Amino acid sequence: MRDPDGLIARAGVRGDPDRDQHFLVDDRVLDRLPTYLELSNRDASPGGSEESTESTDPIESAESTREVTSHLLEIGGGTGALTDRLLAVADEVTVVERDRRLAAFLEDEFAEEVAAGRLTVIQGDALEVDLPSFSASVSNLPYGVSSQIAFRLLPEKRPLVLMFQKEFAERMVAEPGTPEYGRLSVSAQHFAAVEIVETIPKEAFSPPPQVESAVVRSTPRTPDYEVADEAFFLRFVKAVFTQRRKTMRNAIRNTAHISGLEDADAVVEAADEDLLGKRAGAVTPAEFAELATLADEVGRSDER
Ligand SMILES: C[S@@+](CC[C@H](N)C(=O)[O-])C[C@H]1O[C@@H](n2cnc3c(N)ncnc32)[C@H](O)[C@@H]1O
Repeated sequence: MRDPDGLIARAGVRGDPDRDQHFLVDDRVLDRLPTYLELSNRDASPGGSEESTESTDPIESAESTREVTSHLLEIGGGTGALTDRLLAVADEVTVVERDRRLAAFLEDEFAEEVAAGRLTVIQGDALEVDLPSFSASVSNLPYGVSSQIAFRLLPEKRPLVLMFQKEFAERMVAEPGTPEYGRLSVSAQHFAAVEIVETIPKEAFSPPPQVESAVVRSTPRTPDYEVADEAFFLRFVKAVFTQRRKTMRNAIRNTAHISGLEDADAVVEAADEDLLGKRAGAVTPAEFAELATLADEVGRSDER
C-alpha cells in the first residue's frame, strides 16, 4: 500500500483546513476502513434477525462481499491514501474531489488504474456532480458538508462507511431519550441501521482537525414502520425538533409553516394524548411515523 506521507509529499500539498482538507496519515486506520464493509451486506431490517439473513455458506457470503465491493464510491479523495486501499478490495472505484490540483494528482498517481478503467476521478463538488450508481461508499468526508453528503448518499440504500466529526456521529446514532437524539438521528435511522465502529484521534490526520472523529457504518434497511409520504415525514420531524423544549402538542401547532401542515389543530385533536404530552426528544421514530401519517390524513389538503 502507498505510504500516506509519501502521497502528500508527491502531491506537493499541505492540507488546507479551510477547504476541509485533513488527510489520513495513520496506516492502521486506513487499512481498517474498508474492512468495515464486510459485515454491512446483511439485511438490517428490524423484522429479520441477523442470524436468519446472514449467509452461513462461505461461497454465498464471498459473493455478497464481492457485490458490496464491485463499485466503491469515495467522496473527497485528497491525496489518495484511502483510494489506494479501496482499489485493493474493489473491482472499480469512483472518487469525487473538488480541489482541481488534488484531482489532477489522483489522475496522475493512479494513471495505471485510470487507464485500466478501474478508477474514475470526478473533479467537482460532491453536492452537485452526478454520482454514478455505486455498490457502497467508504469516505473520509469533508466535515463542512458532511451532513448534506450523508443525506445525498443515505437514500441510495447502499452500505456506507463514513468518517464524521465525533459529535455529529453521536447525534446520528443516538437513541430516543438521550441528549444527542434529534432530527439527525431520526432521519438517518429512517434509511439505515447506523453504528459507530471506531473513534479516531486528531493525530491520525494531517493537519489534525479541531475535534475527534468517528467512523459510522450505515447498513440500509426498511424501517419497522410505514410512512405514506417520506418527504413530508422528514419535513415534519425537522419542524417539530425546532421546538424540542415544547410538548408535541405545541410543537405541531407552532411549526405548521415549516412542516407544511394546513390544519395543525385537526392533527392535535386526532392524535394520542400521551404522545402529544411528550417532547420531541422522547418520541421514537415509529411514533413520529404514526403522527406524520395522521397529519398527512387530517392536516393536509388533497390539492397538493
Ligand atoms: C477529510 S479530506 C479526506 C481526504 C482523503 N480521502 C484522506 O482520507 O486522506 C476531505 C477531502 O474532500 C475534499 N472536498 C472538500 N469539499 C468537497 C466537496 N464539496 N466535494 C468533493 N470533495 C470535497 C477536500 O479537498 C479533501 O481532499
